[in-house]
Amino acid sequence: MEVVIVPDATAGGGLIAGAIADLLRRKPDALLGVATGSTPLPVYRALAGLAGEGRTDVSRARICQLDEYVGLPAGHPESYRSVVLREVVEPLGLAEESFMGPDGTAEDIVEACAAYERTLAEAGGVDLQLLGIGTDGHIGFNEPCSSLASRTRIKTLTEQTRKDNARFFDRPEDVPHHVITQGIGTILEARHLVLLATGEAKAEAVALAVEGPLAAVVPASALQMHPHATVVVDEAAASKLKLADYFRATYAAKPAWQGL
Ligand SMILES: N[C@@H]1[C@@H](O)[C@H](O)[C@@H](COP(=O)(O)O)O[C@@H]1O
Repeated sequence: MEVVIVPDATAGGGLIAGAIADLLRRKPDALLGVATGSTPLPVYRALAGLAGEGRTDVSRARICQLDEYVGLPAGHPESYRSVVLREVVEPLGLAEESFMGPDGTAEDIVEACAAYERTLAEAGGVDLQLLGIGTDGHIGFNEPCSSLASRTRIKTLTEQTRKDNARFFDRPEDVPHHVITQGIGTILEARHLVLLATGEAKAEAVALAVEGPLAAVVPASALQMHPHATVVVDEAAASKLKLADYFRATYAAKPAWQGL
């Protein structure tokens, strides 16, 4: 696992957008797994900026969703489908056909989960999966004690996650209890995992994920199992890392050709 400490969220967004642009140069139709929440927004802004300046060609990129609320009506502005279309697909000028996600409105949720696994496999797998981290260490919506081998399935949110996400809804009680999420086993199949965490509120979860033992109680610690995982953190999110100086020195000495 590589840990890169950046001064702030904007720098993190720029760094990751640059890595996505590098990937698209090598593989123009790469499948990019995107995350929701506030943290990845600087990545999407920076990538749209690079595309707007003609510094990267995103026209053949494909986008896929990590997770989704269950039971929100189709087209609800806070369904993750709506969020990804609004924050990623439209700003990049992509067509809705280049986007794939699980169906949180399906009557048969079990089949919707299996169908999404098939969709990802038929698309050739995820090339780069962007991840955020919950304050409880979740990735996607894999809450603590999710199986490290889990596949796409329905999960129940913790009260902490519902509270954290209440800011997106009119009333706290509107936050759904159930979600569909790529499993940890599914996420680990992406060829490159890039987790971005910013702000003091994520410092504890980041320290446990990066330096704690591999444990289902900290789902993000599963990144320790991945051969190509990059954790990008700002100074505040890095503040509880014991090995911060080592991570800084390693990145400072990294040959530029290696990229992320
Ligand atoms: N399912 C999403 C996660 O993918 C995201 O990482 C997390 C953190 O969100 P934020 O970046 O807003 O803190 O929120 C939600 O729970």
